[in-house]
Amino acid sequence: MILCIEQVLLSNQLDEIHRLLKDAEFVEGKLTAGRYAKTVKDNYQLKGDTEVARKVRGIVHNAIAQNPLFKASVRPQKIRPILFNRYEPGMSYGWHTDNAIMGEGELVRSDVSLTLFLSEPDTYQGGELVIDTSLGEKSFKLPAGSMIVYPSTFLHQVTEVTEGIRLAAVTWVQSLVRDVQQREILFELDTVRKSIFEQYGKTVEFDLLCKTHANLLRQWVEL
Ligand SMILES: O=C(O)CCC(=O)C(=O)O
Ligand SMILES: [Fe+2]
Repeated sequence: MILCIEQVLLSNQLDEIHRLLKDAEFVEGKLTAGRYAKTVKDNYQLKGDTEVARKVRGIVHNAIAQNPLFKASVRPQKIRPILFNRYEPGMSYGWHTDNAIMGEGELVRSDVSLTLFLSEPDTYQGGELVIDTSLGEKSFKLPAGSMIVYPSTFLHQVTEVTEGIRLAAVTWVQSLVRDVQQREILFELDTVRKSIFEQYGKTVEFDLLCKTHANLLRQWVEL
């Protein structure tokens, strides 16, 4: 299940983030890549241990964590600290898979990867996120403030930026439900029951759907 979620950040939050990132210190992106991904990762990453970094991480983390569509589709258990990528002309991130296990102290299994686009698509050339899905390669370049959420199991790349600057926030999530198909079933049941409730109220059918949803969640959840 690949999901594009619009307007995760509002324009005033985007303005604030761009203001904070304008003079912030960026370091080599290779510092946070796995052994093999390092060889194809060519971008900059916001230096993590500064006041500015903590502030922008907070804004983006809260916006993602509170997004209703993200919560319903991903069922987040742990969210890794947000990273901020900057690609300048000539930079790209070649084909790679994200590490399965992340973190030092508290380990996180990456079930879901996400990119929250921070630059408007017409301000840079190239810089598409390309995902090698079971239906072939799919390319994504979303409006600033929109986010793509995809299973971490896919190979993916960011194509070379040839003009302008591509800023994006990325992170990884361990889900309460490890299996992507189970997550999709729960998400769709939840969507249907919400719509039934809105149209018909708390009917017998709605109660049965709630029961099925809760019982499947009980079977599949990992705490
Ligand atoms: O910048 C992006 O859209 C994705 C970056 C990426 O794949 C990664 O940081 O692992
Ligand atoms: Fe990646």
